[in-house]
Amino acid sequence: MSSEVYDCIVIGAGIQGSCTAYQLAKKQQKTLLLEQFVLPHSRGSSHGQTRIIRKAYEEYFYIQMMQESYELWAQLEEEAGVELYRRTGLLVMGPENSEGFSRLQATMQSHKIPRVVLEKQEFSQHIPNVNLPEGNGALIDTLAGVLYADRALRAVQRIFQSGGGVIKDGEKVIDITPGAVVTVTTGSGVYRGRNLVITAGPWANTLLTHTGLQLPLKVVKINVCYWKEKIPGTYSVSQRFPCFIHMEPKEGEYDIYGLPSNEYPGLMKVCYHMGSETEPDERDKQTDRGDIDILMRYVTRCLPGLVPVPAVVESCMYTVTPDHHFVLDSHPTYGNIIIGAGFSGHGFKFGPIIGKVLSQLAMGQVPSHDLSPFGIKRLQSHARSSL
Ligand SMILES: Cc1cc2nc3c(=O)[nH]c(=O)nc-3n(C[C@H](O)[C@H](O)[C@H](O)COP(=O)(O)OP(=O)(O)OC[C@H]3O[C@@H](n4cnc5c(N)ncnc54)[C@H](O)[C@@H]3O)c2cc1C
Ligand SMILES: O=C(O)[C@@H]1CCCC=N1
Repeated sequence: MSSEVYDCIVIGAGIQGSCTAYQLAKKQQKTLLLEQFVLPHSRGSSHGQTRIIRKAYEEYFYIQMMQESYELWAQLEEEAGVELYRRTGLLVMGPENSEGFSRLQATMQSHKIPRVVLEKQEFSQHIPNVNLPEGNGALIDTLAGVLYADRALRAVQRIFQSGGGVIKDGEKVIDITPGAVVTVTTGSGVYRGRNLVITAGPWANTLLTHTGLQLPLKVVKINVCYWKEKIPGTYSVSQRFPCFIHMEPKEGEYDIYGLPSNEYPGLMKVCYHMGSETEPDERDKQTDRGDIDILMRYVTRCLPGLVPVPAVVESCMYTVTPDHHFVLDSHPTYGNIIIGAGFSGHGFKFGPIIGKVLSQLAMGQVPSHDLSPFGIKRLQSHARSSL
């Protein structure tokens, strides 16, 4: 064991751990970022070329965090000298009388989030090649767009390292011994830190076992589907086609979302916002295609310019909490262990602000955002938590 004691050790170099490590290094904290796989990898939740960024949320606390997150993404772009965000706008559709769509509209209106409400008669003129189902409304979050995810992850890690941070990849953490100085054992070394941040994505509970805590997290495999345009370019970013979210297009089903064709020319990404439960180490043993069936019916109905069979299917994972809100909190027993988990399939856009608040918690500072919606205590009543 080295005699070196880090100010902070961060476990997990996905977007949340990488952004946290970056923020810590920026504040002169001697920081070690540990990652089980050799970087870059496609085994967690942060890989892939694109993610949606938006302020269109039903809950004001997310909108507040996004106000700062947009600023931090812009700073990061500047520091990295690469484009990370492309504004496309986000089309939000949903049953007019549904609770979710009504709440989203009301929140955006009362907080004056830049948006355009599309009336039915003008919908197809603004958004050609999309069939808006009867009884559905539509609006555009005008500042929303695409984040270049892989590029962003690489950029944050690079800046962290150039600011003195240390990344050790290909080092799986196999043990954690809590204490005033936390000891972290990997397959090839033993490290010590005054603080520890666990941002292990789908493996959060595996690591938390070593601290006597289990959270009610469900890990699901997402089939990331790309669909061929019948006429290339119909839904492309260069034709100014927006990202979209269709809230609960069928009662009892989850949202469907899409991004304009861009990363794979001629192919548009359209996904179902839920998947089937999986073990993170055996992701590809999960072969359920129920979500793809739902998507095929949706594409046939609403996106007539796409061939209704996916041309490419990639894999990713969500780590879902019962209320779909994040976990951003200190460990209930060990105050110097900080947890960022359960990003429930919508955490990427918040990466920079999550990095900031987790770094504040790790440094014993008062976080600059109200983290009460993200506390561990709220999960106490759920069967899978052992608190
Ligand atoms: C298909 C898909 C589409 C999405 N779309 C959007 C979107 O449009 N907009 C949006 O904002 N969000 C979106 N998300 C969600 C977002 O990507 C995730 O919330 C985010 O990437 C989670 O990051 P993370 O750092 O928590 O997890 P991860 O990226 O999984 O990182 C955790 C890391 O911890 C490492 N690790 C685990 N255990 C150990 C160990 N024992 N030792 C060392 N390292 C370990 C893992 O290998 C991994 O690299 C999407 C997610 C998916 C899957
Ligand atoms: O977070 C996002 O914006 C996307 C789209 C909606 C569902 C999940 N991820």
